[in-house]
Amino acid sequence: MSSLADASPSFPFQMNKLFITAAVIVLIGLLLNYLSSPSTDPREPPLVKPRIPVIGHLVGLIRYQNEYFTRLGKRASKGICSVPLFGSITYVMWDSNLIQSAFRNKDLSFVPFIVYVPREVDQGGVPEKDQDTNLRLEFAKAMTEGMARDRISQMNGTALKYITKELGAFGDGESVIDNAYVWVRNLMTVATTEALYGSANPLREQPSLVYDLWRFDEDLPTLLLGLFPSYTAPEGLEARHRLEHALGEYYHNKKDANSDVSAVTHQRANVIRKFVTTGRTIGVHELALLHVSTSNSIPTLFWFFAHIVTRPALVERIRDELMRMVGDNAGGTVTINLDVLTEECPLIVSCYREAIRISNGAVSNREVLADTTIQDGEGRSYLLKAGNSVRIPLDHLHKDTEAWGHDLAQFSSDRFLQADAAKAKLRRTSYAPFGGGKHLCPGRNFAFGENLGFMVSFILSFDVAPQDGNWEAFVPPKMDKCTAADAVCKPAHNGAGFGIRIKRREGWESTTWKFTSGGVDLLNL
Ligand code: HEM
Repeated sequence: MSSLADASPSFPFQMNKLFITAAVIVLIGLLLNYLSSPSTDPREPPLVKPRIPVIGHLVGLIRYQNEYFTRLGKRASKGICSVPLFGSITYVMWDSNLIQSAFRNKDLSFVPFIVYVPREVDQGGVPEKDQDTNLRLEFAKAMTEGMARDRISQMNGTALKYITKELGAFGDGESVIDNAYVWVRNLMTVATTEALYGSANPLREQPSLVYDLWRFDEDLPTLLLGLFPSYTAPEGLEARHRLEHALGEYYHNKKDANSDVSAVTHQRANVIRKFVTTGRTIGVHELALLHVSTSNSIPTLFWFFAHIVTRPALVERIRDELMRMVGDNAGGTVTINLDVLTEECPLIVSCYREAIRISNGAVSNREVLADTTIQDGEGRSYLLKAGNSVRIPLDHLHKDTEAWGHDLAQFSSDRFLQADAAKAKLRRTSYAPFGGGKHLCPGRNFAFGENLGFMVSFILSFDVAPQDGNWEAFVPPKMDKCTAADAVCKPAHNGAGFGIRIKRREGWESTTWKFTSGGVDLLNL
C-alpha cells in the first residue's frame, strides 16, 4: 500500500513545516481574537467584535464616519454594546431610555473632550500647562455663562441686524442665485461671526476667510486623524493656518475686549489667557468656537430654507400663519417677537424641527469618570467602567419608526403639529438633536433666533422660483452622510445645481424689521 511517506522522502520535514505554519496561523488567529475581544466584566454591555480582526471598527469608522455607529446598532443584540477601539472600550448606545439615563448621569462627562479636540487639530502649538484640567472646567463655565439668555439676545440682535441689512440690499428686480447653499452659507457665516466678534470681525474684514472656514470644515475629518495632514489634507491645513493666524491677531490685539463683542468670545478668551503666554495661541484654541458656532447651524438653516421654498403651497400656509401674528405691513414696520413664535406660528417651527430631525447626524461623546451603572426601559442595568468612552448616535433616535412613522425619510412640514399624548411622550425621548443633560448644546437658542429670524424675514419679503423655471425638478439637493466632525449633514457637492431666482414681493420693498425677545428690541441692543 503506497503512502504519502513513500511518495516523498522529505515528508517529516514537510509535515513539520505544515505543522509550524498551521500553528502560527492558529496563534495569530488567537492573538487577533484576543486583541479584538479584550476581557470585559459580564455586567458591561455585550461586546461587538470587529468583522476584520483588530482594525475592523477603525476601518468602519473611517469608511462610514458617524453612520458606522448606527450600522453597529443593527449588529448589537441590545440597545447598547461595548466596542473595542483604540486600545480601550467604547460603549455605543441606541436605546432611548439608556440615552436619557446617560445624559442625566454626572459621571459621564463631555468636559475631557473640550480642549482635546482643538489641541489634536493644532498638533503641538499649545503649551503644556494647557493640560491643566482647570482650564476645561473654567472653559465650560465661561461657555455656559457666555450663552445665558440676555447674552444670546445680544448675539441674535447683532446677527439679525446683519441679515436684515443684507436682505434689504436686494433691488426690486429679479436676482439670480446660482447656488443657494453657498449663498445662505456665506451670508450666515458673516452674520454669525458679527455676533461673535463684533465690528472687528476678521471674517468680514477678510472675506476669503469665509471660504477658508468651509474648506477647513470639509477636511476636518482627515485633519482629526492627524496622519500626515500636509499630504492628506493640504488645502484644509492651509485654510486652518490662515484662520488661526487671523483669529490670533484678533485676540493678540485684544479686539475681544471691544464692547460689541459677544460675552462668550470674550469670556472664553480670558480663561485661555490665564494658561497661555501669547494672545496668538488663543487663535489656535478658538478656531473651535468659530467652527462649532457655524458648522451645524448653517447647514440646518439651509435644509429648513430648501424644504420650504421648493413647496409653494407650504410657503403660502406659512405666510398666512405669520401674517396672523404680525397683522399687516401697512405701516412699513414689522415686529417679530421670537418668544411667541412657537405658540403663534407652529407651522414654521414644525418645519424647523423637521429640518433638524432629517439632517441631524450628531454623535454625543462622553468619558466615564467613575464606574457607573445605567438602566434601560426594561430594568436591565449595564456597568460602564471608568476611563472608557461613550458614543451616542443621535440620528438613530430620529429614525425610530414607532416615534416618527414609516415616512420618516421624507420631510413632512406638519410632523411636529400632529401627535396624541402617548406619541408626543415617545417623541420627546426620541428627539435629541442638541444632545442632552449638562452638555446640551448651549448654542441652540442662538441658532433658533438667527435661523427663524432669517426665514421669517426672507419668506415674507421674497418670492422664490427655480433658476431654470422647472418647478417639477425643483427639490432640495441630495444630502451627504455626516462626517465624524459634523452634527448636521451637508448637501452633496456643496449644493451645486440648486439655483434660485428671487424677487421682492410687492408691498415689502421697504419694510423695517424689528425683532424682540424678553421684551427687548434686539436690533437696538
Ligand atoms: C442647529 C444647530 C446646532 C446643532 C444641531 C448643534 C448640536 C450640538 C450637539 C449635538 C452637541 C453635543 C451635545 C451633547 O453631547 O450632549 C453640541 C454641543 C455644543 N454646541 Fe451646538 N449645535 C448647534 C448650534 C450651535 C451654535 C450656534 C453654537 C454656538 C454659538 C453651538 C455651540 C456648542 C458648544 C460650545 C457645544 C459643547 C457643549 C459643552 O461643552 O458642554 N452649537 N451642539
